[in-house]
Amino acid sequence: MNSRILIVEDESALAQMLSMHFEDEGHEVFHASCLREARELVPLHQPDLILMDQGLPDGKGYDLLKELQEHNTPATMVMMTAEHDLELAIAAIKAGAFDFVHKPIKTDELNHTVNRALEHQKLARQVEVLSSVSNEALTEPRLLGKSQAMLDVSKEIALVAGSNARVLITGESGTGKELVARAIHHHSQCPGPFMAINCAALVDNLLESELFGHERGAFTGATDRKPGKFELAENGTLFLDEIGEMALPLQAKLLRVLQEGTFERLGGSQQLRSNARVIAATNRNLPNEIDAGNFREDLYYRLNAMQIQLPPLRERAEDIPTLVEGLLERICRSEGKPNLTTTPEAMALLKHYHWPGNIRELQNVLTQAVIRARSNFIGEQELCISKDAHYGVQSINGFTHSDNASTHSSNNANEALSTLADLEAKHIQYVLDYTGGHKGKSAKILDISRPALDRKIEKYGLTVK
Ligand SMILES: Nc1ncnc2c1ncn2[C@@H]1O[C@H](COP(=O)(O)OP(=O)(O)OP(=O)(O)O)[C@@H](O)[C@H]1O
Repeated sequence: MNSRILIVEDESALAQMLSMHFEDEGHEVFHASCLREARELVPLHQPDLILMDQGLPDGKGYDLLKELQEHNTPATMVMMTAEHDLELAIAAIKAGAFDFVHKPIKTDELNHTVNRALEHQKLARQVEVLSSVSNEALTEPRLLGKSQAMLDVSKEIALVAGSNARVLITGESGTGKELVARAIHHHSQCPGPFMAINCAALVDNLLESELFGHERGAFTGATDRKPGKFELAENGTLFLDEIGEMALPLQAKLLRVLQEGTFERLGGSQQLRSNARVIAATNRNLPNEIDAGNFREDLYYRLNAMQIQLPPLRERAEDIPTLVEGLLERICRSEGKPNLTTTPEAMALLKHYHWPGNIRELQNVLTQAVIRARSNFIGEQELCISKDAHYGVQSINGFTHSDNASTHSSNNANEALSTLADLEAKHIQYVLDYTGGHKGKSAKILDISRPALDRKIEKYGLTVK
């Protein structure tokens, strides 16, 4: 694969010879004849490799090396040093140079060093991508279910995995939209990574920077250049969860990438291209959001080339035994416990509960049950479903809640006379439990911002499952 190489050399004959040599090798070559030019060209062309002379008209190559290292410039650097200057060669390696080549330059030595440096660069890039892929992606959970609805979903996954079309996955929170997106990516066998981003979890400008990346100094605190998910998901899949929460200005920017395949990093002017396949998900009714002026119609049609709709768990109760079995196996393994099974009474309870938080809620209930269990069986008493929740809300955002108790009708005088702060803490904890610890969803229900929710969680010492 050809790379971008920057040669920082003031001797024009040598610079020309090196440029021709690397161009012949199929690389893209840029040339700077002094430090000032190099400082301009690095952010502009983002070279993979910088081949740098020491003595330049406006300073030392070694100083630029240190400067670029301090700013975490991702390029690999090779110094060109005079044969006798071993001290400098050692100092350069200590300061982060990959290697050095002695002048006068011998082609064999140069090729050997540059090829190793480029290989190193490629590996460093792969590590960067892998470290941004969550652990969950590496231990991919399997999609479980035997109902006709899930068989239909499996067929649709197989169908869309074979194409490169964009997919919109719809369904209530916790129905497995991200898992389906991962399954599409897995079966599509595209060589790049799967990158996920939750559009509800970040404030607008942070989301923009996560998606498109930013240049150093693009905003306060942007001390380094950072690639965005569109770059990191090269040849792979970018999963945009909760797309319905994206602000309109950002929707316009997203539309441009989907239409033209190009974007710029925040604070940058260089046009970058993205070939990442976009899969989006939402638990909102996007046509209604379009009518309400909250979502761009053109973006909806761009995202919705294919649609997969996930049914809520309560509409496929026949999947519950399979899910319970599979999830218990996974949870017991991760908790280091022997395989547990449910009693028939516990299974009946699980089958009849209406699961407003869908499979995420089922998973949370089973995890708690596994932790509580003192035998090889999980009974009704281990199942902490809201039947016995003490803080009651009849309906949250249209979901009906089965709990009949209410704080204000409580017989417990202390509870009825609790402080506003106590009530606030309890209510936030209740909403966090209700959403299965989903902070974006909780903040929405509570009608507060995500940072405000974080502050309150810390203030009251609340638990996020
Ligand atoms: N069919 C399934 N089989 C096994 N596990 C599942 C299934 N569906 C969902 N899960 C598990 O339930 C949890 C929630 O799933 P996921 O995050 O994919 O839901 P979601 O619809 O994307 O939720 P949200 O809208 O809140 O982001 C995950 O841990 C996932 O592994």
